[in-house]
This record gives sequence, structure tokens and C-alpha cells, in this order.
Amino acid sequence: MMYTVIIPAAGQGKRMGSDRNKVFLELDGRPVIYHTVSKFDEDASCQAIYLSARQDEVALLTELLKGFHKVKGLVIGGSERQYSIYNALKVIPPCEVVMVHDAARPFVSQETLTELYDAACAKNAVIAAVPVKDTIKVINNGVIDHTPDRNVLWQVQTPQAFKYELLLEAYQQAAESRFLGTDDASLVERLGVPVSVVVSDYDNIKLTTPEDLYFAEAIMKKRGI
Ligand SMILES: Nc1ccn([C@@H]2O[C@H](COP(=O)(O)OP(=O)(O)OP(=O)(O)O)[C@@H](O)[C@H]2O)c(=O)n1
Ligand SMILES: C[C@](O)(CO)[C@H](O)COP(=O)(O)O
Repeated sequence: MMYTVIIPAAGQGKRMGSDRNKVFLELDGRPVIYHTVSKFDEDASCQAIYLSARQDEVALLTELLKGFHKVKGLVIGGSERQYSIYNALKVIPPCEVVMVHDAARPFVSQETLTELYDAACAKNAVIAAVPVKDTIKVINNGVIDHTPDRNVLWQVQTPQAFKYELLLEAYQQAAESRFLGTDDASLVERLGVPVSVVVSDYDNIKLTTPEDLYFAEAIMKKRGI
């Protein structure tokens, strides 16, 4: 059994504030998306890679990724991350396990991929996450409402891995009820299906705002890249 991964890359990178989609920014002379795709290309359990891309970036992405033989298709993304992923999910060949991973997370480790895949085979739904380090407050109109117990708070990441039929069902139901979530697990949670967690690492950052590029440099330095 192997898995298929969907990599949404059709965002705009507004919070990064650069002149182009952040997945094309370069790290060590290669675009972010190249680093991300290479993690899955190198994983022996990954059988196929599908990406969601902006219409005007399809040609660029095709050229950039032409050396990766596991890349089986590019679909046109939508106006939200969820729509970009659903567009891919609707066209990929049925498989046992499907993972979803943000193009903007180029530092996912092989250990996390292996743990997630093994857990997804044994369970229906599993995501990568790390415990929050800070104290989190719920604030209303500039005033603290309450302080949730930090022991139950986790910062969730991608990859998120699911049995294919379950994820498809979750996306179909979300579309029917016009539910928009900020991650894939939230769509599965709505079905009442338990979603497990694999403890990932703090290097698996999403490049979201400009300071994340400094963290990216530090992670690469640590890894000797
Ligand atoms: N309509 C969208 C929005 C996001 N994404 C992808 O989803 C991942 C996570 O999204 P995020 O970090 O929010 O990226 P952007 O939407 O590009 O960023 P911003 O919200 O700052 O514009 C990214 O790899 C991004 O390319 C996508 O495929 N389609
Ligand atoms: C899926 C995700 O990466 C988990 O942290 C995140 O929720 C994506 O959301 P964003 O609002 O598009 O950054």
C-alpha cells in the first residue's frame, strides 16, 4: 500500500507581501515548491503527487517540476485552500491513503511522513501537530475572556493523512453545506470521525509572513543546506 499526496500551491501569499506567490520564492537557489515536492519524491511510500496551481502559473510549475517523475498532475486551484484541494481530490485516482500538504511547508521531515503514513494505515485520519509553547488567551473586544488549558492546545500542521473515501466524503459534505475550514481535519471532524495526532517538529513551519524566511534560513543552516 502506498499513498498519494495533494499539494495545494494556488495561493497568493498576501501575508508574505512579496511580488509573487511565496511558493516561488527561493531557498538555497531553488523555489520553495521544489523543496516541498522533493520531500515526497524521496519518500518510498509516496506513489503519486498532484498539485493545485493558479492558471497563470501552470506553465512555470510544469517546467520547474519536470524532473519529478512522481508528479502525475496539476489541477487549477480555487479562491480558497479548501477549493484548491477539492479540485485535486475530485480527479485523483482512488487510493488507500491520501495526504494533503501545504506547498508552503518545505521542511517536513521523513520521520513525520513515515509516522503519519503508518498511523493513517492503522487509523482513518491523522494529522501532524506540535504542542503550543505559549499561553493562549481568548480575547473579546480587546479584553481577555478566558485562558484555555495549555495542556490540551496543539498547533496543527500538514501533512494531514486520511483514508481516501473518508476525505472525499468529508469534502463532499463540506461543499454541500458550504462549510469552509482552515484545515482538512476540520472537515473530517464534522462527520464525527476521530482524527488522531502524530507529534511532528517545530521545523515544519509554514512560510506565511516575512519573518518566516529568517526561520527558514536558520533551519537550512542547522541542516547543513
Ligand atoms: N486559494 C488557495 C489558497 C492557498 N493555497 C495553498 O494553501 C497553502 C497554505 O495556505 P497559505 O499559507 O494561507 O497560503 P496563501 O493563501 O498563499 O497565503 P495568504 O493567505 O497570505 O495569501 C499554500 O501552499 C497555498 O499555496 C491554495 O492552494 N489555494
Ligand atoms: C492547514 C494549515 O497549514 C494548518 O496549520 C493551515 O490551517 C492553513 O491555513 P492558512 O490560513 O491558509 O494559513
